[in-house]
Amino acid sequence: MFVVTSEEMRRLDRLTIEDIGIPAMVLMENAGRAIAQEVLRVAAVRGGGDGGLVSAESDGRSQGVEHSSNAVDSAHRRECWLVLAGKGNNGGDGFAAARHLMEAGLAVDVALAVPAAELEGVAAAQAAIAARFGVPCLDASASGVPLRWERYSGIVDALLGTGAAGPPREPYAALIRAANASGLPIVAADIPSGMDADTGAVHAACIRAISTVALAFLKRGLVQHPGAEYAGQVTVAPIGIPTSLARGENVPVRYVNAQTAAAALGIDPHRSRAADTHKGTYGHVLVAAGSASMIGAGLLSAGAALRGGSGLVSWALPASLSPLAVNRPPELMLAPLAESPLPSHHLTPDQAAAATSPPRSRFTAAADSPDSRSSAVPAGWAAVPPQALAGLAASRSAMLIGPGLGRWACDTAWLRRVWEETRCPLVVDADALNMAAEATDFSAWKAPEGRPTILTPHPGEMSRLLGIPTAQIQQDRIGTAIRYAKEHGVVLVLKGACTVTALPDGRVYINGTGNPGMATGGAGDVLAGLIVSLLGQGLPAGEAAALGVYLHGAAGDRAAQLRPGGPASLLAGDIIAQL
Ligand SMILES: NC(=O)C1=CN([C@@H]2O[C@H](COP(=O)(O)OP(=O)(O)OC[C@H]3O[C@@H](n4cnc5c(N)ncnc54)[C@H](OP(=O)(O)O)[C@@H]3O)[C@@H](O)[C@H]2O)[C@H](O)CC1
Ligand SMILES: [K+]
Repeated sequence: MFVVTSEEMRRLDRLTIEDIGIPAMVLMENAGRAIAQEVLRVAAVRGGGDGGLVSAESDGRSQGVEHSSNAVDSAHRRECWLVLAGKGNNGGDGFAAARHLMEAGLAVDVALAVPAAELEGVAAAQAAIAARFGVPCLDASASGVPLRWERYSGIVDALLGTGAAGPPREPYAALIRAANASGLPIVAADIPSGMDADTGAVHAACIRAISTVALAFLKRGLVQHPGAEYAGQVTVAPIGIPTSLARGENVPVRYVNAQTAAAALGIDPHRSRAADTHKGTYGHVLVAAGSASMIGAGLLSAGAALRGGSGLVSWALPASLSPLAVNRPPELMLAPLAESPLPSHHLTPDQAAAATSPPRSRFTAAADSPDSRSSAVPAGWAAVPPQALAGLAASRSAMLIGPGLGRWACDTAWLRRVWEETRCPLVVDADALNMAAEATDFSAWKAPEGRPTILTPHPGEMSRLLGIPTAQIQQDRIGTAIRYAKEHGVVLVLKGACTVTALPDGRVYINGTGNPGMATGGAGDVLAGLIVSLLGQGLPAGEAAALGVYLHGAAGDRAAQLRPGGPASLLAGDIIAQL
């Protein structure tokens, strides 16, 4: 399923009308019908399944202003909807929806935010048709028009769509505030008015819908927070614009959920297996994770890699920490790495000198293991030569580095050698990302030619990588991820609600699975383990990352449903159990 910007939508709209020859009126007619159908669905749910239809005797007309007849009052006691219409084509959709609702037997009023004379083109044509059908149209262009909100059963928001720019002006803003305050269910046409269609940012006045009918394609703002929350339940209505057009125009962003995963990713999300295969078919991955105080991170990521379907999983760990891995699953192999008594044998002389002084730190990160930065005698990861780890990875199908690794003096230089010498596909997560973030020259680090590399930061780690505040990243997650992936030639998985997976070639997958219960320690380790498993099974890096994110969210959703305590009681281990 494609996800478009306003600009892309306008282009597809124009191509459909001008090149394919479907008139704009037809598109708007289809839009209006789809919106009306959603209203009928909402009314049916609220009204206990009768579709919210008024009696056959009713003429379905209403007038939600000060005057009304007894007959109309009785209709109001059933379903009576108010359509808020703006000046543009979003408003035109509203007029078409109002007519279809009246045809279905509901009582309907349209409140128009501009004087009717200001309507143009197809919107004006739809308004004229609605008027001939007898749809009452109230002039709400002056602030303070006394709309009697209590008379209505629900509201259609057709004020602003993809043509909106900046915060809603008056009287739009007042209508939005009053609609929200009414407590009535709101069905939004295309996007909630007041939401930025491209980023999902919301203005002070923004419709809070229970559902949104996205016309033709999802808009980016509908799959980014906070817009996704304001939109409520989103359905995509085909209105005549062919999907192939989006493909032909190389729309880069796709939405991945249970319905769309196979088509969006171009692979079987169930990972069906051919009968004549063996464990060698499914890769041998290396997981470099865990330290004395965070041994669980290693267990979780390696455990997820096993459930992800890898033929073999080896857990690389400093040899002195091996006893801590005694409770690992029996299927998990251990790859103990010898620790060197020489602290800086792997470093250049400059780096070795720096090892005795504290590292530059813009942002703090955990340093609570025996291999911590302050320890005089190196042990744990600090004493493992990076080239030994890279050498071990050479015979593996993919490596994950980072979960629970801890921090130590000169760890950034340590990671740089791992980064530059690891030839197999690489997943970089957690502490390894924080090490990279402290490099002043990270973009100059040279990965072996053609190595697929996946970075999996949460917004805090992304903030450290970019040196900008987390809030700025959250304001445009898709744009941030696209830019980073292109600039650094990596697959970037920006975690969070609606996780964004951006590929260096510009393609993007937005994830539609998962729940807030997954915001729990260790869930990221599970994701990283799952992604490296899929990468090691030979999937292209972008698809491995996006499928991992999708499967991780789907497992989290199943786990949350099974927990008697619901999502809040979810543990990372519960996610592995559902993989
Ligand atoms: N997807 C499709 O192919 C179809 C989409 N349809 C619907 O059309 C809208 C987009 O329609 P458009 O006319 O481009 O835009 P809007 O309806 O959003 O309205 C834009 C006008 O509103 C005014 N405006 C802009 N920003 C603001 C604001 N912040 N506050 C108040 N008013 C604003 C502006 O007019 P001005 O002259 O006042 O500046 C704009 O002209 C799309 O979302 C779908 O719902 C069609 O159904 C056809 C197919
Ligand atoms: K709208």
